[in-house]
Amino acid sequence: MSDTAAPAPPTPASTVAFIGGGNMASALIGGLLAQGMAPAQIEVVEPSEAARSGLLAQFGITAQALPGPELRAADLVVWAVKPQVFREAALQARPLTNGALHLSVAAGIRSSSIAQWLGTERVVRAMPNTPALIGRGMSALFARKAVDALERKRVEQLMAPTGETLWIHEEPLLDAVTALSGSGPAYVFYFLEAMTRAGTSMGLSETQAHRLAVGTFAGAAELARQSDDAPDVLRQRVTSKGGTTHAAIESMEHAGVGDALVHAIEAAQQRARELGDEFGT
Ligand SMILES: NC(=O)C1=CN([C@@H]2O[C@H](COP(=O)(O)OP(=O)(O)OC[C@H]3O[C@@H](n4cnc5c(N)ncnc54)[C@H](OP(=O)(O)O)[C@@H]3O)[C@@H](O)[C@H]2O)C=CC1
Ligand SMILES: O=C(O)[C@@H]1CCC=N1
Repeated sequence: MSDTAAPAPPTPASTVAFIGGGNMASALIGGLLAQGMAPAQIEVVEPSEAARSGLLAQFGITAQALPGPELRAADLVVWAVKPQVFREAALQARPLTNGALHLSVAAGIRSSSIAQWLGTERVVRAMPNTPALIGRGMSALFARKAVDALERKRVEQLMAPTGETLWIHEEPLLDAVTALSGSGPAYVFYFLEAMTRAGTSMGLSETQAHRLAVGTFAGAAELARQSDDAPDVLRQRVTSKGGTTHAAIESMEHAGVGDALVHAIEAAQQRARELGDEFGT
């Protein structure tokens, strides 16, 4: 990997193309527009008419139903399609994306498959999560060897408005990232649902329970982020001897909640591997 590129800071892509214009593409597009990119510099291929209308209404972007010659202008192509359709979409767009740097957010699909389908080694994979929509995402990035330092910067720049990024150097770990932080918001929402349900069953209104649960999650997560202490230490500070928290933690330990969560995340990792096997080359 060389750092000998031009001293000037990296410039934004002249045109960025998105293949797939759903949830993840929208999060990234919102960030690019916030960075000052013009809607005319963003091409989107999106077969769903409803999604195309949404992109026009939300961002002023006219998406195309099929890949066309407009893609040739893109020097960065973002692949935001489901793993199941990636291969087909790649083979369709390949003749139009020669020379571009490629960034995939698809779960499981390995960069070797992508490189083979697109006929280029200039492939980066990202695993973002949905808080990217509000600039609070957590993404991991992995680049194939042929991707140079300037191209890595380009990807970092694209991802920057979505939140934090972290490079990893062993691609298989992206499946762990997918299981932990890619799917992770769903685990948090699952806990929020259960906490809200508990609140209403104890007599609080839905609104009160939701507000208390969300405020607690947000505050505790921020405390964990800012604190030098590990989560178990922070937890012990909440847990008075013979008190209420102790009763709750004992109950969760007895029910195997922590172990169940670990197994669940391992199941997600396994599914990411399977997606790579089933839908990769
Ligand atoms: N959602 C999440 O939390 C995360 C998702 N990801 C990854 O991001 C990728 C996209 O997920 P997400 O945005 O949630 O999915 P969405 O379903 O919201 O978006 C994918 C879009 O791609 C469209 N599409 C289907 N076939 C093609 C094609 N051949 N060419 C162009 N577009 C096509 C779909 O249309 P239609 O609906 O008509 O099929 C759909 O609108 C996935 O690979 C997923 O693994 C990664 C991290 C987190
Ligand atoms: O559920 C999925 O497969 C995608 C990948 C990570 C989050 N959503």
